[in-house]
Amino acid sequence: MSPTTQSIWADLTQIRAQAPLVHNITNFVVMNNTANALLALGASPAMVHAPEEVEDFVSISSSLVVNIGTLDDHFVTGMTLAMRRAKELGKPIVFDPVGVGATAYRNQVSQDLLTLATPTVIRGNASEIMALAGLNAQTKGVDSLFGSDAALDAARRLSSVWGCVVVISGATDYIVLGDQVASVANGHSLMTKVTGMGCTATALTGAFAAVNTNYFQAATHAMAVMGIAGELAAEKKLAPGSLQVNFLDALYTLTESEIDDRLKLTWS
Ligand SMILES: Nc1ncnc2c1ncn2[C@@H]1O[C@H](COP(=O)(O)OP(=O)(O)O)[C@@H](O)[C@H]1O
Ligand SMILES: Cc1ncsc1CCOP(=O)(O)O
Ligand SMILES: [Mg+2]
Repeated sequence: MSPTTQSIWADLTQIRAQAPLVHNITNFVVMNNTANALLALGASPAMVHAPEEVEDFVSISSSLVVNIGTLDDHFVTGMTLAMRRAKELGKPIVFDPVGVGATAYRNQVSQDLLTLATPTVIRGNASEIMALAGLNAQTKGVDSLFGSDAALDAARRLSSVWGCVVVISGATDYIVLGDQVASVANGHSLMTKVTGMGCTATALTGAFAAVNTNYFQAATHAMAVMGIAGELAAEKKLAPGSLQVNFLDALYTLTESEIDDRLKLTWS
């Protein structure tokens, strides 16, 4: 079934009603941003990465978000245990390969994690998706050097190798599963001037995957809400500091008619 305003709204209503617990193992830069975004959306975030407790935490959570932004071996141990337990329990895993392609360590850890427990959804920018697919893509640290269109073939390849949903973010977000592709052309370029917007898209995907087992739809819904809230925030004031705050307010107050008026979604 194709994603629509109605299906986005149905998921958002469920998130607001159920406040699913989203377990995040994420980077130090964005912990606060993504926890606040999940709360504003209506979910219940927890940032938990100690190897001693991640397995217990996965078992009480509705989904797991794994983000390699500020990687070290302690994080990797926690990610490994958490992803393995999530797989055993059949809980959705959303993976953000921040900065993959920049270093051999990030490349190796990403491949190890994918092999250990294939995520339900992978979300990255174009450089990250191309690097993860094994292309020798250039990357500029955590930012992309390519537009999202450039990574479409890589996303198709990743999706077919791992059998999961792959999201490429950018001016247009692409959501790929096998030969299905949705595109969301919402958002605002100012969003690239606030750290953690991609990580936030990944975290929101964790909330949507917690309430919708059609993960292609769930990921598409998350990217649409992300882009529309970004547009609404940018219209209040065109400056990064304000955008960060206004984005949270837009998520919290988002209505069905705002979605309907703004949604730029195609699906094939
Ligand atoms: N040039 C752009 N124009 C409009 N929206 C954008 C643009 N770049 C990013 N966005 C928005 O910001 C979100 C985060 O994407 P992105 O910046 O690609 O992530 P990352 O921070 O991981 O590189 C996207 O899903 C989209 O909503
Ligand atoms: C700046 C930075 N450095 C390591 S992780 C991180 C945050 C990256 O966040 P995003 O990929 O969402 O821009
Ligand atoms: Mg990123």
